[in-house]
Amino acid sequence: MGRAGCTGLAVPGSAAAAVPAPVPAPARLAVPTAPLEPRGSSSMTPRKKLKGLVAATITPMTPDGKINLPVIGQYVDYLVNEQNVKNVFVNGTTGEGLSLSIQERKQLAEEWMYQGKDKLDHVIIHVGALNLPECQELARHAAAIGAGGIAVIAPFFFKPTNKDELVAFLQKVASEAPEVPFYYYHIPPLTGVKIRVEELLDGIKAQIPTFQGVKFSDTDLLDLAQCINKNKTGEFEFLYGVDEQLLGALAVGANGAVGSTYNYLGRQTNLMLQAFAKPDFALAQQYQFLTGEFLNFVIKLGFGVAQTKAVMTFVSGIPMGPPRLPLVDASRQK
Ligand SMILES: CC(=O)N[C@@H]([C@@H](O)[C@H](O)[C@H](O)CO)[C@@H](O)CC(=O)C(=O)O
Repeated sequence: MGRAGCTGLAVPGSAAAAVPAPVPAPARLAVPTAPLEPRGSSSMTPRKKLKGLVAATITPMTPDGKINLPVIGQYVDYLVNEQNVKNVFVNGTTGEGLSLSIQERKQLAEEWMYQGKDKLDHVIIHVGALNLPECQELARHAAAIGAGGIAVIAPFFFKPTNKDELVAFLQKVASEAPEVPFYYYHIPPLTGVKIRVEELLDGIKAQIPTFQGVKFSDTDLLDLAQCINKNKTGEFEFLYGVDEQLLGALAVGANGAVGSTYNYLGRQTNLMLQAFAKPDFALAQQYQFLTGEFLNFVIKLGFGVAQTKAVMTFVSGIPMGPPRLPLVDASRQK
């Protein structure tokens, strides 16, 4: 699939009240004549193992609530150059993936792939939805544009009640993208699906040959530790998703992390990863405490995706715009 599927959307207007004036969107880059290379093409370099930080990307929106594709090039450069973060997780929680239309999700996926080409190491596209056909359509699309991985959340209206039901659902999605590494996106605080991941791992490769790992957004470090203990050969990746306690997850063996704060605290969190690897645990703790102090402060004020958009606009100068209802613009809250 080429870039032809993307429509050029409006250049952003003014950012919301309490944030600085937006940086103008860069001039639209030329549409390439050749399509993006599909996975498995002969010129592909071998997959680098995914480790370190992954930014859970924000979906930039215009003041009138449309997705704002023209700022994504600038966003990629900001992550790479200012935050030293070269992996992204697109259309997840922070990206309001479940609040976007299928068409918007495809446009965003295409734009991240296009702008990230030769700059980002891994682009993982979240393709989860409440119904199987939409997940499958998004999985096929992600495969066609050459995504480095796909991830799927558990459906959370009609929920799987046990491991077999969950794996059956995931398998039907993964099989639509048979060459793309597959991640289960475990986020029980939002889905209410609390099936333990260590249980899910049993026999998973037989059912999902592309199974690559888990984006683990839960505070249950016992479950995470048991997963890692089971993963003796190191074939799977465990990416932790509760930024304020990443150090605990590293201690039990997490390979890396996916989170919202790596958009603007990536550089600092990378220093924590370096201190941990050295190892200088006292220094690593100091970095974790700093993130904790910040998050503890903002969580008390009510922290979520809307606030992440406002903070990122403020820190990066890139206009992230308002969130989509039912979330409300944090920069306008009294
Ligand atoms: C519930 C939630 O939004 N969790 C965030 C965290 O990064 C979270 O913002 C951070 O730990 C602050 O609490 C991520 O796990 C979400 C994420 O990675 C995503 O956007 O897909």
